[in-house]
Amino acid sequence: MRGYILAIDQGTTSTRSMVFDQDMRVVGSGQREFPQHFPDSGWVEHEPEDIWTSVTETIRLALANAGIAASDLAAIGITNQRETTVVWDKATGKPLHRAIVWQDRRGAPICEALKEKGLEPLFAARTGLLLDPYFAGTKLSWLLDHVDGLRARAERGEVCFGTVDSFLIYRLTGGRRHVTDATNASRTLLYDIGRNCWDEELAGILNVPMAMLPEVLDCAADFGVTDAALFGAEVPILGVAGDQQAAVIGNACFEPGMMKSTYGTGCFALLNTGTDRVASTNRLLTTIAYRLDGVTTYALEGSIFIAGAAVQWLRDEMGFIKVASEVSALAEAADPNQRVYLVPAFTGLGAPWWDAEARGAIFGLTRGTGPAEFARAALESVAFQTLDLLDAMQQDWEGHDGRTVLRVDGGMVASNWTMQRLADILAAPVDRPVFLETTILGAAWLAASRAGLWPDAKGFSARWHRDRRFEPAMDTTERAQATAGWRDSVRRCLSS
Ligand SMILES: Nc1ncnc2c1ncn2[C@@H]1O[C@H](COP(=O)(O)OP(=O)(O)O)[C@@H](O)[C@H]1O
Ligand SMILES: O=P(O)(O)OC[C@H](O)CO
Repeated sequence: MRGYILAIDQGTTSTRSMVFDQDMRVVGSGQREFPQHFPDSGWVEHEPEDIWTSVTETIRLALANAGIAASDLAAIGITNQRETTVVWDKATGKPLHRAIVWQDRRGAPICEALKEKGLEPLFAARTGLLLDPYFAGTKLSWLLDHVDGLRARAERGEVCFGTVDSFLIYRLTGGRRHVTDATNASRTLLYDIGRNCWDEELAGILNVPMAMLPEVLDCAADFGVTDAALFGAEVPILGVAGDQQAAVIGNACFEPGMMKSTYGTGCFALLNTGTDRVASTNRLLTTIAYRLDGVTTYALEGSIFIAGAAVQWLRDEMGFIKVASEVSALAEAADPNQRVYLVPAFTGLGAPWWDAEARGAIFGLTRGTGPAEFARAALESVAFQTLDLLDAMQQDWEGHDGRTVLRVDGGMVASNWTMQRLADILAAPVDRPVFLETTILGAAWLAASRAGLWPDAKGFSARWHRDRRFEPAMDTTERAQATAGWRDSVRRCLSS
C-alpha cells in the first residue's frame, strides 16, 4: 500500500531525507553533509552534483532505514535552502557553473548600480524584496555576465535557471519538468508576488532571458513523477516550499499573527499576515508564506545571517567550546556584573539593517572578561537581533509582531538557556514544539495533504504539541538597560 511520504530537506550544509508513515511518524531517515566552496572573499558555492548525490543517497538511506521500497511511497515533498542559484543545460541536465549560495555577496556591485538608478522602490513594490545580493536575481545576472556563452544559449532556450528545488525536480523527473513553487520564486527578485507571475520588466532590467525561468506552481501541486530508473518506482512529487516557509507550515503557523523563528546557521523569522500583503517601512521583506489552491498567504520576514553560526565561531575560531551543546553551561557561568555585547556582523548585517559592509565587534571588555562572557554575549546577540525584527514588525503591521504566538525551531533551540534569554529580551513567551524537525515536516505535509493522506491545515494544527513554554522573567529595568546597550553597540558597527 502506498501510504508513506518521503520528504527531502536540502539545506545549506547538509541534506536530510525522512520517511513518514500515515500517522505522521518518522520511520526512517538519512543525512549527508557536502563540501562548501569559498573561491573568493564573500563568495560561497556548492557543486550541484554534490547536492544531487547527497539527495539520492539520503533517499536510499531513508528508504532502507524505514525498511520500505519506493513503490510504498505515496508522494515526495521537497524543501530547500532558498535563493541559491543553479543554471543547467536543458538537454543534458548538466550544471553549467557551481551553484551560487544565498550567503554569497558577489552581486553587491550589481545591487549598488541598480540602487543608484533609483530602482529599489520598483523591485520592492513588485517582489517584496530589497536590492541585496542575498537574492537569486543578481546571482543569475552575474552568471549570465561571466559564464562564456551562457546568455546567448539562454536566449536560444537551451539553458534552465532554478533554485535548488527546481534543479532537483528536473533531475528527479529525468528532465521532464522545469518547475518551481511560488515561495521559491518569491526569492528571486524576478517574481511579482501580487500578480503571481514572472515580471518581464524586472527580468529585462536584470538582463535575464525569460526562456530560462521555470514554470511556477502552488506549493501543493503536481510537480512531476520521479524517473523509475532512479529508485525502482515512479513516485509523484506533490509538495515544494523554501525551507523557511516549510517551517511556517511545519510549525502550524497558519493563522495571521502567528510567527515562527528558526535558529539554525542564521535566523529567519516569518510572521503570517494572511492574504494581506503588508509592505514594510522598516526594511523587512514581504514574501510568500505559501500558495495553496491558488490562494497566496503572505508573510513579513526578518532574515538574520548569523545565529547558530556564532556558536560555531566560538567553537571553531575561538576554541572556547568543543561542541555546540557546551555553550549554554559556559554562558550560564558568565559574570552577571559584566555587560558584554557581541554584534555578529561577520558577513554584514541582515534585517532590519541590510548593511553588507558592517563587520562584527565586541563591546564592554574588561580585565575579567573571558570565554563565559563571550558565550553569553553570542547567545544574547541572537535574542537581541530577534527583538529588532519584532519591533520592526510591530511598526509595520498595526501592532502585530508575533509576540502573541512565537514558535521556534532549528538546532539552537536545544539550548534552554538561549530560549529563556529570548523570552526575557522579547518580554514575550516562546513556544518550543515537541517535534523539532518542522522544516521537513512542512514539506511532508504539503505532499501528504495533496495525496489526501494527512489531515488538512486545521487537523494538522491540532497535532502540533508544545514541548515547553519559556516565560519572560527578566526585570523591566534590566531589560531596558540591556537593550539600550545592544542598540548602542549595533550603531557603532554600522558602516555609515
Ligand atoms: N545545544 C546547542 N546550543 C546552541 N546552539 C546549538 C546547539 N546545537 C546546535 N546549535 C547550533 O545550531 C546550528 C545548527 O542548526 P540547524 O538547524 O541544523 O542549522 P542549518 O539548517 O542552518 O544547517 C549550528 O550553527 C549550531 O552551532
Ligand atoms: O539551509 P538553511 O537552513 O541554513 O536555510 C537557508 C535559508 O533558506 C536562506 O534563505
